[in-house]
Amino acid sequence: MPTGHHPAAMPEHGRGLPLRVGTRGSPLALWQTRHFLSIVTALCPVLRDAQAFEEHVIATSGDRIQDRRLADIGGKGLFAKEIHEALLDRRIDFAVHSLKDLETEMPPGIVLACTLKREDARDAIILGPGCAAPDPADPYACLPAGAVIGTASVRRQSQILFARPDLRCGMIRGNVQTRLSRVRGGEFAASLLALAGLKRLGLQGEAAVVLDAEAMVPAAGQGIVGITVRESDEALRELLSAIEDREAAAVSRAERAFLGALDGSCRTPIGGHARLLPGGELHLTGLVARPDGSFLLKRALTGPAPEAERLGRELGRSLRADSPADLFA
Ligand SMILES: NCc1[nH]cc(CCC(=O)O)c1CC(=O)O
Repeated sequence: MPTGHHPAAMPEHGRGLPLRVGTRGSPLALWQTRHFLSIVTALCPVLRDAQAFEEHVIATSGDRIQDRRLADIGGKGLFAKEIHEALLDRRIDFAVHSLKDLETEMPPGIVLACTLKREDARDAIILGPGCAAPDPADPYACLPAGAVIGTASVRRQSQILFARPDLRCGMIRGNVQTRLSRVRGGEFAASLLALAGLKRLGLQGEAAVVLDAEAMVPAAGQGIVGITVRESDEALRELLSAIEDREAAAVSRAERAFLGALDGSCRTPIGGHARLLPGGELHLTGLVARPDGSFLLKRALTGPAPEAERLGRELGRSLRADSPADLFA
């Protein structure tokens, strides 16, 4: 991460403080916003003033509608729509997102200005009272036969049902704490959550089993925070480019190009996960499946990191070509 003072990255003269930062109101979103602000102020000490930033909590459609699958209420971008509107209306100056909740195409006038260092991208299993102790040799052995797993994610559902066709999945939404309490209460035998969210909230101890990215391919952008800004705001774009994490930028470009090339709906289970190899090459794993786990196609590609987007598009096209057409209808 860059340190020190970057005069060129200062907000343009005459803009005036505070800078208004838009965020959702969940504990995880607020944590991510404060984390982002701590990175900005480390780079730009003049912004360390308590009055330099103003947090604007914005409720999104995704927050308001808790009783249905996102896929059934319009899918992509539901956690960002109202935040994009606030940016375009100049009610905020930039916004903090979980990258995996951000659609791959930004609306006109908005850019994804930077991505922050990735937290662990893997998914974890949260066990309820009726489960056996975790078995290091088999991540799903702790789940009793026929158990109902709480998840609203078709990506997690398809992969767990592919591995364990005896299980069933039930709808669970709400923020991380709500989901944990529903599993603790025995409403579901277990649930699957992003380890990144648990870690950031200090709840890592709840992760009974961590699934490696090959066994459960994470969502594109999982564990990465992305910052959006108005395209015309050169000064803020410059400031934000100075805090960009290069590795997160490369892997998220690959994962998001992959997702964009597939052009699936929220009903299509899609996983995309990239990492940089020790030699500097980029390794991208992609997955497409049916929600019930009756079809699952997983493929990987390795290539030069500067060609992250091309690799993503190539893998997306290749998986699409070999999947049943109705998955993308
Ligand atoms: N869709 C909700 C959401 N968006 C980002 C995270 C976790 C943090 C991250 O992946 O960056 C979560 C919760 C979850 O999937 O468990």
